[in-house]
Amino acid sequence: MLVETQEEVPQIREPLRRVGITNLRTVAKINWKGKVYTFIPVFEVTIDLPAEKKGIHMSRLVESITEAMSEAVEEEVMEAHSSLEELGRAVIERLEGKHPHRRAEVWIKTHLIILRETPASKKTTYEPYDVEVGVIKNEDGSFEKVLRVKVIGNTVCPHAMANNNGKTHIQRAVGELEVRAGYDEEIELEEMIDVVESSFSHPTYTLLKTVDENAVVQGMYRNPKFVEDVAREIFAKAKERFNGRIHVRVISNESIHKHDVIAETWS
Ligand SMILES: Nc1nc2c(ncn2[C@@H]2O[C@H](COP(=O)(O)OP(=O)(O)OP(=O)(O)O)[C@@H](O)[C@H]2O)c(=O)[nH]1
Ligand SMILES: [Fe+2]
Repeated sequence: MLVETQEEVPQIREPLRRVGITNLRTVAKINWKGKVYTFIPVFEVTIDLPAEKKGIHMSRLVESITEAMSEAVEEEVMEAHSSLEELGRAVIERLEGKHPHRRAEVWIKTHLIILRETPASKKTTYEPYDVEVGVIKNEDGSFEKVLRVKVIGNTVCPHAMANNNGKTHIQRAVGELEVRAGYDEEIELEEMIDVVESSFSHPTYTLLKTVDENAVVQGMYRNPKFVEDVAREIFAKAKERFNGRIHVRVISNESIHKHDVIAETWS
């Protein structure tokens, strides 16, 4: 007979807001706009724990993930979840019947590989973006979601350019955009990526033939930006397009310092 230690009363009766599993890697299939993609996401799943319970039944959170996965793998894959947030919600719905809780969160971190064209030779290039989707079931039973994208672009410094006859320092920069909204809001990770990528001096590419490299260099010199300019542009575009709480953070890996510069804002 197994002892259910988790059901005992703990010495310190403190409720805990988030208890669960994190850094869990697995495989997921998503039917994204009619095409099935296989992801290797990292999951974090948490529930709240009342003061009078010693622990949660951890394995039930893992079962909720594996069963939500099998929904997609066993049945016709086209029935796979049509978005990461839908997969997150399916995990919470599985958890409903498995483990009592009042509040639950599922966070899915993965990479999106988007097919792009190089700027001049128009060759196909596969561009990686870090994305994270959080699905939160609140105590009142309402669902909200948090979508995050991280994009690598570049910045050309307008200040050095103005003071050195057009010569300047150039660096890679990382733009992060987070939108926090009601679960049913239509928000596409791809569109969030485009908002960030179009706000740098120029996008970066995995594949660049010489003609493409020339196009990137000329394009970015035409578009010098401070880290502040990039953050403002992402924020303005995101406020216009997405109905949710916006958080923007841009870090430029300065080529003239041993440190980086940052610009951040939120609604
Ligand atoms: N609450 C809690 N569980 C832990 C901790 N460390 C390990 N465990 C987990 O304890 C789990 C086993 O307990 P349960 O999940 O309740 O498994 P079970 O009782 O066989 O399954 P159920 O019948 O569904 O409760 C393992 O999956 C361990 O990962 C911890 O610090 N806190
Ligand atoms: Fe248990």
